Parts: sequence; C-alpha cells; structure tokens
Amino acid sequence: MEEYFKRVIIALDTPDEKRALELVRLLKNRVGIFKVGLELFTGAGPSIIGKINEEGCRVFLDLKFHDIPNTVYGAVKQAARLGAFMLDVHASGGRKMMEWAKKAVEEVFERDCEKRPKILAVTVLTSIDGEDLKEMNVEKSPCEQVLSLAKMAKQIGLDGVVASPLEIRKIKEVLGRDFMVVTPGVRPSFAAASDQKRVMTPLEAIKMGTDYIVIGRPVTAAEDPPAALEKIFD
Ligand SMILES: O=C(O)c1cc(=O)[nH]c(=O)n1[C@@H]1O[C@H](COP(=O)(O)O)[C@@H](O)[C@H]1O
Repeated sequence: MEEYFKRVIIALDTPDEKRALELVRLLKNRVGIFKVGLELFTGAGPSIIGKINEEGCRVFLDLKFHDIPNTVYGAVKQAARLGAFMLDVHASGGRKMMEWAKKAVEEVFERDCEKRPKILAVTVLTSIDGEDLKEMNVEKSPCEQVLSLAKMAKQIGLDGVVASPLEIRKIKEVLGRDFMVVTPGVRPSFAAASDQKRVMTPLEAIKMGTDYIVIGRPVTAAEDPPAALEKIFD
C-alpha cells in the first residue's frame, strides 16, 4: 500500500483554508503531496502554500497558466517563489509561452537549482474527449494531441506533462521513463466519473507507469477521507 500512496496527490478543491488544512492533517501520514488549484488559491490566497509546507507536505501549485509569453513569464516568476514543488502551464499556450515559463523558473533559482520547482505542461484536459476536440476543430484523437503537445514540452525542457491515464503508456514509450507524467482523471470503481471523461481506476493508472495520480472528490468529498483512500487501494 505504501508504494501506492507515494504516487498519490490529493486535490484540495475547496475555497476554505481551514477545510484544506484539515484534509492535509487527516491524510498527511499517507500522502505527501497536495494540490492547490484555482479554487483554493483564489479563496485562501498564496499563503496556503507555506501553511501546507509547514505541515511537512509538498505542494503541486496547479494554476494552469495560459496567456501571452510575457504575462506567463511574470506570473511563473511569482508562483515559483511561493514554495511549490511543482507548477503547471497549458501546453496549448504554445512553444514560446512554455519557453518563457521555464526561463522564469531558471532565473528565480539561478543559484539554487535543487530547489527549482518542476514545471509540467497540461496537455488535453481529462474532461475532454474526441468529440469535444472535433468541436474545437482538432482532428487528432486525444492521444495523438496529447503526444504532440508532450513532445513539444519535452523539447523545450519542461519536466513532464499532465495527461489522462489513457495516454501514460504511449508518453513513456515515446518520450522515455524520466519524462514525468501526472494523471488526474482517476476514478475508483465505487466513485462517479462526474465531469471526467478520459478515466481509469487509480490502481490501473499506477500499473500503467504514471509518476503521480491526482485524486480529488472520491477522497475529499467522502465522509471519512482516510478510509476512502484506503478503500481505493485495498
Ligand atoms: O491539472 C490538473 O490537475 C488537472 C488536469 C486535468 O486534465 N484534469 C483534472 O481533473 N485536473 C485536476 O485534477 C483534479 C481532479 O479532481 P477530481 O475529479 O475531483 O478527482 C481537479 O483538481 C482538476 O483541476
């Protein structure tokens, strides 16, 4: 079980700092990384990252930056100083935007490469399927589109990608084992898929070779979050 817990990131999707820290305290003896996304960051403010770090846990700062290169460069510079272990930008922001995001992190940690947060590129959201892509005039399948964005992220020198579990095998095969893959869109058999479309169970995703799975509601909305987490891998 420990082997599985090491690969879990819990998404703290609540606007409430108190609830977020309560979840961290409930789960921190099993899970070491918590995700601060748009809802919590906007609701609780940037200081939430330091507070999670003070609990002895690492933070994936998931703000999915997507803007012109100069704006993303400035935002990533600020985000990189907050103490996150990983942060992300949208790959669909393009090559230059990703290059500038990398440059921002490198400049902040010029003298301290070890502390540099990892930068991930979000490929195709797990809530999007082939039909949705077609509607946006993307003729590629989700897997092809993920792979082409992931290749660009790797060329630029980002640390990895966020993709669905359905693409893990292909990304690792083509881009190598060291290129990090983080997969939301995991649903245990007892949980509803809700707005997620490209899903697999957490255990299947880990067996496919993902570096980390991101789990939110199946754990955080459960009456007993630690028990829900145990049940997933039991
Ligand atoms: O970047 C992400 O973390 C992300 C990318 C993606 O493609 N799909 C996705 O669901 N996420 C995030 O992963 C979490 C999934 O939460 P649940 O659907 O509740 O398990 C949410 O916080 C999403 O914002």
